[in-house]
Amino acid sequence: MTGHSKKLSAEQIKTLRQEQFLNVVSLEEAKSRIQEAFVALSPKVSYKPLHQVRERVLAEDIYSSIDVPGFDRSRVDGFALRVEDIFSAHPQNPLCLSLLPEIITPGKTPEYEVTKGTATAIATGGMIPRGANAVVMVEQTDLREDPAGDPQLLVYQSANVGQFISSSGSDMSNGELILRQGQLLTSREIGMLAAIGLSKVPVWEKPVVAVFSTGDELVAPGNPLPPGQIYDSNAAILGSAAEEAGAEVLYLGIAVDTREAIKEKLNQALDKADIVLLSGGTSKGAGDIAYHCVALLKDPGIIFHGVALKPGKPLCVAVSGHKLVAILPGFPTSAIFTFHEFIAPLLRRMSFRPEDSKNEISAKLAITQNSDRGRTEYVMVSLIRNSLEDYIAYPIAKGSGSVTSFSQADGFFSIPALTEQLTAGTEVQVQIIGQHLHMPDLVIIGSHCTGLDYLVSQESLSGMLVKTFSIGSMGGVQAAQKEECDIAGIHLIDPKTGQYNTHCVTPDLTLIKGYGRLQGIVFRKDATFLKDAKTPSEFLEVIKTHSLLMINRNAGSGTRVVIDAFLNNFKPEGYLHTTRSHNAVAAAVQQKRADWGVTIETVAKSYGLGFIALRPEEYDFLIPKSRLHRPAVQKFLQLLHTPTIRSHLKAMGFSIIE
Ligand SMILES: Nc1nc2c(c(=O)[nH]1)N[C@H]1C(S)=C(S)[C@@H](COP(=O)(O)OP(=O)(O)OC[C@H]3O[C@@H](n4cnc5c(N)ncnc54)[C@H](O)[C@@H]3O)O[C@H]1N2
Ligand code: MOO
Repeated sequence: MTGHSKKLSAEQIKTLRQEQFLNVVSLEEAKSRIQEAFVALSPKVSYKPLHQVRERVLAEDIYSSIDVPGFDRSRVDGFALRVEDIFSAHPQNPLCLSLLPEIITPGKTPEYEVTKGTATAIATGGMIPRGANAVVMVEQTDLREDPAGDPQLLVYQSANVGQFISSSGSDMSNGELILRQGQLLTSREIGMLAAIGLSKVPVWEKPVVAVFSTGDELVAPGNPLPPGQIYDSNAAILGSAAEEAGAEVLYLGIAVDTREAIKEKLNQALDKADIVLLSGGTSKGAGDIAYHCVALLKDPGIIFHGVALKPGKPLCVAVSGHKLVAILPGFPTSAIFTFHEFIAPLLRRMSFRPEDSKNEISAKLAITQNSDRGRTEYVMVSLIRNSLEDYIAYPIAKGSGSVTSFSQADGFFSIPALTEQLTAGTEVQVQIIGQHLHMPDLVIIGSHCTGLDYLVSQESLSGMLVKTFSIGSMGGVQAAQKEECDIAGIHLIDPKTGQYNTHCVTPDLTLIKGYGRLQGIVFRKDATFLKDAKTPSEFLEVIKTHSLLMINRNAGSGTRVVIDAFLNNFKPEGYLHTTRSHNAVAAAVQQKRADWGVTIETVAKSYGLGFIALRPEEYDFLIPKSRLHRPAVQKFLQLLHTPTIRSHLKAMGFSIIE
């Protein structure tokens, strides 16, 4: 990386000069401009075959043009007769009727009228013959022959008029309104439409949405992933979300970052779709070409570019004739958040689906949250309940670049543009994402561990909904003290006694022993200088002499305590660069972004890294006594002590204290 011989070209320097967002609009202004454009996007009615209308919205009221059933019919297998002929029938006094010479099966028109003293055999669904006013079940009758050999019916029970007869039009009658326009068609409604004989159904045409992603770094899922590339997750999430909002989606793949490629896809999309959604390349930086291509659209072209909100600032929306084009930010959370704020309501209106209900709840902020001045910030949160049943909102601090911060959030709250900080404990209004809030059976807060991940997957298999927050051991201890979690996974050494975790126990908290794991230094096996060091102190010498770059862990994590003890006040290069998980440390070293770091042995192995043990440590579970009795906690403890699970943990490289 040193001694650069290459220089940036004049062209590269030109693209580096970033254009600024000149006219950033407010959220309300952006929405109202889209609303105006919506008028141009007029929905159409089409008549679709019955088997193609599920999940579509009915465009007209539907009246029945026939009676259903269209004739009086029998609800049972038995005999059609006149109640007046069997008034006094009972088991000790069966009455005798003569049988008419036909059997009425469904689809057959009766030939004989039922007159005084007669009856006709009839099957379920058969048409009631003229003259009959009831049906008796075959079980209440018997057959015998009269002296002349003709069949006679013995009836053992009297009947009421209309017994076992479905009368014509009793289900749906001619002229009756059976379904209203706007109805979302499911199998139930489709059954009704079939029953009145409709083969073509008037439904609203689904708005057609074309989706594509832009970026040289993108690879479609299913293909190998070269270094520095990422999988295209935006197209899948945006396409599925558009389908959920009622659209028909055309997936157009990935366009590389050239004007030609993006223009070609854009034209293809405009040709076939009502709405075009592309993502990436909108923030006006080097390589952000999508915006330049959309800027060429006319009639009227871009209606805004830049909204004062986070995530989502670079959102760009254009209208071209009757089509709408939106460039959503490349960051997955920004893309899906802006989709839900701006595009989903539009699609729902265009496909006549109900608005998403605005389900809000009050929650207390778990940790202090800082915010940039100048734009409204939406913070994704995961919700839990403390022992007082108050909702507690834990911000998902993974940023807009993550896929999971939106996908795993229960909801979000907003921080006004002029507020720079909300302190822990502040009451916030959380808007719930989706229709329902699913509260977990088990909440685990604390230090990240792959052994814990395995235990959680086993708990989930048993049908429990588990939420985990990896915020470090100290965060776990605090959450357990505040009774905001069921279990805190911790590995904290008491500097006074050298013992693990026992100093965190209070009268309200119980400590359950977990397993042992080995913390150590990781490095690439082929790294010059490092590969010959065999002990921590030899390793420290090498770091000092060759100024090798480290990757550190976040303050508050148990691993950071181990690192600081190892370094003993020495601050090597990279000390300020922290990351939040064992895997992130291993990945940084493997990818040569750092030369060494500290992580657990199991992770070092899975990344194929060299490892020098620093210290065995104990990873245990701190549990508020008030929560110990909960079924999900009991289940967790049972799993922890199950022999097969313990063997699996051992095979993963953890030591089990028997
Ligand atoms: N100097 C500035 N830099 C940035 C600004 C700014 O105002 N000044 N805005 C930031 C904000 S806010 C956002 S949001 C991002 C969005 O930028 P773009 O829309 O131009 O997106 P890209 O640069 O193309 O990509 C950003 C990021 O997302 C990844 N990405 C892109 N497409 C996909 C996809 N289909 N699936 C998964 N991930 C995707 C891409 O690799 C980048 O990591 O800009 C900030 N920068
Ligand atoms: O607005 Mo960007 O969308 O902050 O992440």
